[in-house]
Amino acid sequence: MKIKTVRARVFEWRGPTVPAQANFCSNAMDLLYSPAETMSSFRFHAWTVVEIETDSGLVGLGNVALAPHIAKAIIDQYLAPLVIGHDPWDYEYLWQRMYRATHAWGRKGIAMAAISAVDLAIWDILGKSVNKPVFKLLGGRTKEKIPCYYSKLYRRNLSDMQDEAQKFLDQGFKAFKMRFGYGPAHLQEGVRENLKSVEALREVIGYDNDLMLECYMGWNLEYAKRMLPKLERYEPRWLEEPVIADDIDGYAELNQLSQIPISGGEHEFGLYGFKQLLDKKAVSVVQYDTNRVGGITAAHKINALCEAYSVPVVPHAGQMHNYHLSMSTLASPMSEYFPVYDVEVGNELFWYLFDGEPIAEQGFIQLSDDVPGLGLSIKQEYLEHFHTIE
Ligand SMILES: O=C(O)[C@H](O)[C@H](O)[C@@H](O)CO
Ligand SMILES: [Mg+2]
Repeated sequence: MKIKTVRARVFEWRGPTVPAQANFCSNAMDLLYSPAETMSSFRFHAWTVVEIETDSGLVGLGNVALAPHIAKAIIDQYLAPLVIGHDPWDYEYLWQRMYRATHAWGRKGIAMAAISAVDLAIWDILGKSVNKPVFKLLGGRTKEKIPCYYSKLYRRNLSDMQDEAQKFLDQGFKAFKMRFGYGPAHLQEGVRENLKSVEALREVIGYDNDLMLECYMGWNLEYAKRMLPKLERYEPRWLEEPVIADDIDGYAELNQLSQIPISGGEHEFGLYGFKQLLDKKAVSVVQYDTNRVGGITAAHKINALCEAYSVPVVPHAGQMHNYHLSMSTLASPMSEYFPVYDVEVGNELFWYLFDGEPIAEQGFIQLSDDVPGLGLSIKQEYLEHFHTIE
């Protein structure tokens, strides 16, 4: 079997969206405080889908959400010529070919995200070619079903946040991730507001359910050090990405500082990136995303690394590509779950792009033993809402 064509298309959402709100989620732009800018950097309403076709007629599907237009250009100009004509079963060789050929300017960020999309499509082909789901090629089923945590709860009116939590508590979720809306630029008033949202959610979900706290890199080290002792009494399961992804020593310092586990890795790339995080004990929970980190070829290796370091993997994003990785390793106790929702941040777009994404039931995700490959196809229902760039 040989790869015949690689097609990368950008799907830009032109359908209805939920308007941006200030203080919705802290993020790295907050330190340059200007409300219009900070929220504009936080919406991503396009996605690149890669379809790889083989000479045997199989089509594999991959996707990348980070900077999708640039990812497409990298795939078209650099990656496609490196894989066309090759056997997809030589996936490690092909991965190294893409990684090493782009190394001078790639390694991390969008180049690795583009490699991830191609790698995902290759693994989809592998599964389809032997009529097995991808997780069966990685180690198979390690759990009956995957526990998942409800991930939304962006900062807004506290009683709306409470209603949202209650609704999904009633649906059987046992773990919830909320977003802080405030950071250093919002001074002491922002500290109070942040604590209020944690308190409001604990009121609803109690202390027998898990609460995860997301900063999305919107704090700095000094602010995080101030917040950690105040958060301890709320018993968070973890504090996520308190500082920018490059401040690995900052993560390590925070992770030693309190009982609260620090999580990260959503903006880290490749095997070496995670080795560094683990060597420095910078994170107690690893959150790579398979469509950023280097695809399944890289994520599978990182799972093994995390197993050896006894650090749990809870991948970023409740998307199918990550579920296959969580299902196939004991290193991953749980997955993230983005609920089906109107297009807001952009995280929701995959629900409009793909058929086959599993819907959580009673806080669990199930993968079928009988659906080959990754189990996704392009959804027809919403295509008219997308502007497509070939
Ligand atoms: O962990 C997450 O789910 C991410 O950080 C989200 O993708 C981002 O939207 C922040 O809420
Ligand atoms: Mg996150």
